[in-house]
Amino acid sequence: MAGPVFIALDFPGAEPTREFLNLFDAAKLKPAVKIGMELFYATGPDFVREIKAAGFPIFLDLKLYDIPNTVAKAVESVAALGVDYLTLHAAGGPTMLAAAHQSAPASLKLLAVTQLTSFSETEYQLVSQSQQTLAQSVVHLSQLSAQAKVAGVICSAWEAELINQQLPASFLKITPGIRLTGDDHQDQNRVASPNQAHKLGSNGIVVGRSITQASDPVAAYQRVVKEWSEND
Ligand SMILES: O=C(O)c1cc(=O)[nH]c(=O)n1[C@@H]1O[C@H](COP(=O)(O)O)[C@@H](O)[C@H]1O
Repeated sequence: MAGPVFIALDFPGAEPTREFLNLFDAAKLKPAVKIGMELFYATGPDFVREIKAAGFPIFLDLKLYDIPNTVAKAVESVAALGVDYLTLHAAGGPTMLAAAHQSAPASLKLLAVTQLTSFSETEYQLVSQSQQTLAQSVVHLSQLSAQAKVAGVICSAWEAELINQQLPASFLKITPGIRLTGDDHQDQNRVASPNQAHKLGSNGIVVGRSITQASDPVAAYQRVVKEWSEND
């Protein structure tokens, strides 16, 4: 069954976010939402509580990356907000991932970012100077994340199938870089449509600008959900 469609609330502050979410209230919809760095740094924890109290499932995308003790304590602080998902970087390593897992209550799913969907193979090689391909790195980081018992990873849809060959399908593969047919890729490189992501084995998708910048965001969201779930 198709998992959640998270709308990335990449807005500069509380007011445009409330206006956007009011459109969904008017349509009696409570989509899962992602609060990332732009909105969180502008509004802070109280706004996360406000959105949570309004009934939206929340994915807090803070991409934690620090020493294990600091990340473990940050996870405790985030857990107190009652959010449902939280990101951290898989590159923080097994000790950091395990420390985060130990601090997280069962209600908080940790998602480890593997290689950003904005990365191309060329840019990945420039940064890593690795013998591995980008896809191999994503699979490797997914294996480390699974060993540390985090709930899943953030990857592009194009790696989801490879991860499923190595790990149980229940290990979450949440995929940004989603574009509806005809939309610009903008700064994303490894993009897929909602339908492709589903066929490739993603357990959930993250969609920002294809919905937030659409002339009718509710209709765009409904189109994404339809494409994402039509092979169920
Ligand atoms: O962790 C993320 O959510 C994330 C990881 C990644 O590899 N790529 C990626 O695009 N994202 C986020 O997913 C959203 C994608 O937004 P759009 O490109 O506008 O759909 C943004 O909020 C990004 O911060």
